[in-house]
Amino acid sequence: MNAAFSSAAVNPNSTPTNSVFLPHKYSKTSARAEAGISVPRKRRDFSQTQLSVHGIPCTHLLVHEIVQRQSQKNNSSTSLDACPNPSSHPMFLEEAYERCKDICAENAKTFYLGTQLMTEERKKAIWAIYVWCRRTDELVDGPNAVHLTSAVLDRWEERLENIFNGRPYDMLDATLADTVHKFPLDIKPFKDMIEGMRMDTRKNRYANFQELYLYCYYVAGTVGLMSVPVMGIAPESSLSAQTIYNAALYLGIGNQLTNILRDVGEDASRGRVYLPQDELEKFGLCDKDVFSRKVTEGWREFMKEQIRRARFFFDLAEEGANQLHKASRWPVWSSLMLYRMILDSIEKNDYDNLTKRAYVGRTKKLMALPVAYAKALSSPRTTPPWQSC
Ligand SMILES: CC(C)=CCC/C(C)=C/CC/C(C)=C/CC/C(C)=C/[C@@H]1[C@@H](COP(=O)(O)OP(=O)(O)O)[C@]1(C)CC/C=C(\C)CC/C=C(\C)CCC=C(C)C
Ligand SMILES: [Mn+2]
Repeated sequence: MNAAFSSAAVNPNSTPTNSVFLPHKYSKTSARAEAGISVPRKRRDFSQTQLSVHGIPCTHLLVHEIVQRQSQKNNSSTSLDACPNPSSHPMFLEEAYERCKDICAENAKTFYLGTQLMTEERKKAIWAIYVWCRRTDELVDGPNAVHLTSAVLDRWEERLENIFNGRPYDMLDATLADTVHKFPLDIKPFKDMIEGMRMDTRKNRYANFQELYLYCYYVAGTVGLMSVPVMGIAPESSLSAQTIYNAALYLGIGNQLTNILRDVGEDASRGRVYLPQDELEKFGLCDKDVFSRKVTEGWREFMKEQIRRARFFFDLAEEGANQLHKASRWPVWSSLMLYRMILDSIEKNDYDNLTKRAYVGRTKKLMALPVAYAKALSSPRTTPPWQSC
């Protein structure tokens, strides 16, 4: 845990120069309190508002640093023609990207469908990132996870560095090497995801939401940070890049919190409880209640709070979705809406996520797609939310 905290991107001891933005619209006391999140009430300066959980500044994520490094890359004079990617034999790369496409299509149908409206270069890049994330997760959760040692993760990190230095190890790594060559991606979110996997191997209880949030940032918030440089920010957007990156990060957090709530029963059978221990206690619950799989009134009330918090993060993410490049908005809205529907499904199961797995049927999923599309059509806000009310 301490090693995890020492990461430069998530360092609670660093000066919170970045401030995680919370739109005024969401600063209603009830919503914040229910989500266990507080924001200084009188501050209206968007850039000064800091998110905190239970009074503790919860994200000292130096998203700011990542944004800066990525925009520097964006503005750099290196042109693709002037500096061809050394690992890129066109035929070889085409085949490798095809493989990424198949992996994405097989394992993440919604993400895959969402990429269909994106430009050729962007969709290939998202598939490459998807595959790298999936492979990273497989190290901890896949069939060979029993053989996982810290050396394996160290080696995976070394391979990542080689990818960023243009020296990929295999054909799938080559697609990511090509992607980081074409888009202004920073290595930090990728390294942080590996750190999240390390955390998962060392830790199976989370004392409070702050600890859980950190885990969610590592394994999912990072995906948002990796995706924005590929998806692109709308040229007409008037929000700061950092605000948009924060929204992307919140989508990852909301997704992961939802994953966790859906999988409570399944995780319990592996001896894992990804729920804040202090909040369980507040509802008179403990690990034993999770393992006994009895859905009591206390459990239902506890779950209501957890669901409310996940929805809160989706609401925050919504602010950023239409700030992305037009062609990238639909996949983001689709994933946001479909994940939200998992929360609805937990409610429909009367909060039984101990013996049942929340499921969203195919028809419901299909019906959400045109709605997501319509949402993606609206123009990005030109005035920040706190000025429009
Ligand atoms: C401004 C704004 C709102 C921008 C949007 C930015 C954006 C595209 C954010 C995407 C966020 C996202 C999809 C996060 C994924 C979170 C996730 C599901 C993480 C999973 C971690 C581990 O969980 P666990 O082990 O509990 O779960 P499993 O049982 O194993 O499923 C992950 C598995 C980590 C690995 C993540 C992936 C494999 C997904 C990577 C996805 C992409 C790169 C595609 C994102 C793009 C689209 C089209 C939405
Ligand atoms: Mn996993």
